[in-house]
Amino acid sequence: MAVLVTGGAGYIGSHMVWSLIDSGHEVIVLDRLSTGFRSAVSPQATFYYGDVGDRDVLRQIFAAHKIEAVFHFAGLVVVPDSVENPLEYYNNNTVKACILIEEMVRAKIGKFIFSSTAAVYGAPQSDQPMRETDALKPESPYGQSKLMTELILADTARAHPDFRYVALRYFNVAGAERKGRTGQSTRGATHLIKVACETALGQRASLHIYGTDYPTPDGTGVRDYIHVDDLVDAHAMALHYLRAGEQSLVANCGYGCGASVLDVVAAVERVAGVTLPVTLSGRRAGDCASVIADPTVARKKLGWTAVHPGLDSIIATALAWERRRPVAEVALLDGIVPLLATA
Ligand SMILES: NC(=O)c1ccc[n+]([C@@H]2O[C@H](COP(=O)([O-])OP(=O)(O)OC[C@H]3O[C@@H](n4cnc5c(N)ncnc54)[C@H](O)[C@@H]3O)[C@@H](O)[C@H]2O)c1
Ligand SMILES: O=c1ccn([C@@H]2O[C@H](COP(=O)(O)OP(=O)(O)O[C@H]3O[C@H](CO)[C@H](O)[C@H](O)[C@H]3O)[C@@H](O)[C@H]2O)c(=O)[nH]1
Repeated sequence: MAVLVTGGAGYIGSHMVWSLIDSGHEVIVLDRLSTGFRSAVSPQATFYYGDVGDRDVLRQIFAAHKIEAVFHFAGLVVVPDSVENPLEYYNNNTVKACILIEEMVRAKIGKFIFSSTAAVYGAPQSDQPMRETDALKPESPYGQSKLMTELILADTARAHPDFRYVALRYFNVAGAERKGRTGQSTRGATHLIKVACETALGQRASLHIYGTDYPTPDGTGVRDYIHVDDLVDAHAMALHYLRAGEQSLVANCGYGCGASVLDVVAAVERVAGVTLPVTLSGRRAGDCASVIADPTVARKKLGWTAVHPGLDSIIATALAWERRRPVAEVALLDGIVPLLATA
């Protein structure tokens, strides 16, 4: 049996692929390389260049491989971009997810692990941290697009008992694989830790701090940053959970503690040994003041615990990846790593 990883050429998906390969899985990747990189995909995976909303490609993959489970990472991820381009987000994150789910039901593939997000909660209605049972009031089209997919999953699982899923609501994912084989290569990245690391290495002139008047201890936005390796472990545990015959589940993936933008700046300065040039800017569209996870459900139901908590550990791996990324790109140009999509 094989597993399909959509978006396996992207940041988190490429980490998942390596982890699945390490644990002996046959891995199939489907990615249209809109933000991902062919070079990020383990050479041991079978790569399909295509769109997750393309029924012909899905049927071809499901016919060619005996797929046991689908990890669905393919999606658009930038909150402010979703405010500008809502239809693109609803189309890619909701409509195409619906097509994938429909094709899975048709092909009798019954295990689905979904990349959901803390953005489904919106601004906290009560005290932090966020629990899965809290009100769902997304503040951005991005959050709405993911919430709608969660609703589609719940209804599908109700109607088709052989279809079960785990929706993992990621909080802020950062860092790079500790083994150093992959990391975040996103062009024009907007995620704070990546941008801060690029600034520390002189690749950007300055880090903009978006909003200093939030109702948080230091006025800047607070988030629950989680190491990508820990997040990937949660996915592996979700697959075990579904294999054990358990019921569909929605679970937060975060550490349960928050760091402000200024905390991140201080940590990058500490780990990189430089002073970051910063620019104080206004709030960014769609942003919430503070988002922190209650990870109890993931711990109790999946047996998931964090192995790499702490900002410094996250930032050290992110910086290490940023430093070696140009070398990896030169290796690509030399043809050491396959560059072109197979189709
Ligand atoms: N990075 C985070 O902090 C974060 C937080 C919460 C949720 N998520 C979710 O995790 C998933 C992965 O995020 P990421 O940070 O790795 O982003 P990413 O942009 O690095 O990866 C997404 C991958 O999906 C591919 N893709 C996009 N649309 C596609 C389509 N229609 N067909 C085929 N391939 C397609 C892209 O080419 C890319 O390789 C997304 O669904 C995102 O919403 C990410
Ligand atoms: O250059 C930057 C980038 C970000 N920020 C601030 O840093 C915090 C984190 O911003 P990110 O862009 O890193 O991440 P978001 O919180 O906007 O969004 C991320 O986390 C969300 C859940 O909290 C969703 O999961 C989403 O997919 C994912 O991109 C926010 O307060 C933001 O305003 C800055 O000050 N400067």
